[in-house]
Amino acid sequence: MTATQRESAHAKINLYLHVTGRRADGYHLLDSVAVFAGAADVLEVEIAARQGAALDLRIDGMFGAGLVGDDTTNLVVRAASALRAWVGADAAALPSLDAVLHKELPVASGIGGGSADAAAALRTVMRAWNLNLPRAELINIATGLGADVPVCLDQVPTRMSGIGEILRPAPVMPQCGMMLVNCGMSVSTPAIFRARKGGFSPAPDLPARWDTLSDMVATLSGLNNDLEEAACEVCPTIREVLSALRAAPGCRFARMSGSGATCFALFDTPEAADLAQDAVARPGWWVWSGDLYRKGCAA
Ligand SMILES: C[C@](O)(CO)[C@H](O)COP(=O)(O)OP(=O)(O)OC[C@H]1O[C@@H](n2ccc(N)nc2=O)[C@H](O)[C@@H]1O
Ligand SMILES: Nc1ncnc2c1ncn2[C@@H]1O[C@H](COP(=O)(O)OP(=O)(O)OP(=O)(O)O)[C@@H](O)[C@H]1O
Repeated sequence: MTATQRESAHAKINLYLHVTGRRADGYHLLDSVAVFAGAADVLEVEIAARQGAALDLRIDGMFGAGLVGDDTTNLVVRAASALRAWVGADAAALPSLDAVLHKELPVASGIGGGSADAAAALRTVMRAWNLNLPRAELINIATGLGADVPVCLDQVPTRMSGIGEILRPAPVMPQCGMMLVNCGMSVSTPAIFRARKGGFSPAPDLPARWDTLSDMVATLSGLNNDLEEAACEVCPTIREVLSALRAAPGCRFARMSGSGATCFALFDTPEAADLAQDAVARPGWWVWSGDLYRKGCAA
């Protein structure tokens, strides 16, 4: 690897999210279909002329101000550290890396931006250091960084279970457009899991494919995001976002993603989603429209 490596880290959208149980350590067992939107952060990584396997991170972009690059809690830095630990003593001979994160996705917003960054860092750093981790080891390291990191490694529609580490193919996706709206309030994932009331939901049977958006909407209408009610209690503006999306021309379906506050809406086409932007936009709201990220997806 010589030139700058550029990886896009796409927004993860939970089309539904059922909390199916709870582990002894407090983590929740989930069943969800995650898809990826065109909206993305971008991570650039370059090999530096120094050894020691350190990663120096600079951050810019629309949402970069809320994050500090030299913070060892940044998930990009933590991903590189986890790989360095996996290599062990030999890591001292590996080159250090200079990275820039263009942060375009809202932080702590239910679309896994930090998780997508961590997964992008794992992909790029493995290439830079020529590491061939067995898949099970990689999933293990990813899960240690966050429950959403494993699904972000491949960025294809995926059925997630366990706490997020068990990955299977999702139903084949139909053509559609998507809108994402965030009201500008950060929502803490652990706080929403804690605030959740009610029991557990079963994992549904899903078809192998959704040929049309109507097929997909029919399935999704019978399922839930089990974190939506708790998130709306903590951040009532989510209800306003959902109402605005459902009232938008051409909207076929709307729901909150992950632990919130970002909500998504489905449209017949990306163009239909683009056309509805003006009807949804409010001061201070982040609005994105376009297609699903479909790289690597089977037709
Ligand atoms: C809600 C989802 O976005 C759905 O995709 C994810 O499960 C959240 O994944 P994440 O943000 O990567 O979560 P982590 O950083 O691993 O966990 C943050 C906190 O959320 C809670 N948490 C998270 C995932 C999970 N399956 N059960 C949990 O109870 C735990 O309190 C945990 O300490
Ligand atoms: N590179 C990063 N980008 C965003 N957040 C980061 C990053 N590194 C660390 N974090 C921290 O991780 C936390 C979760 O961020 P993230 O944006 O992934 O949340 P989220 O969208 O709610 O994720 P999820 O949908 O997985 O719950 C934030 O509190 C943030 O401070």
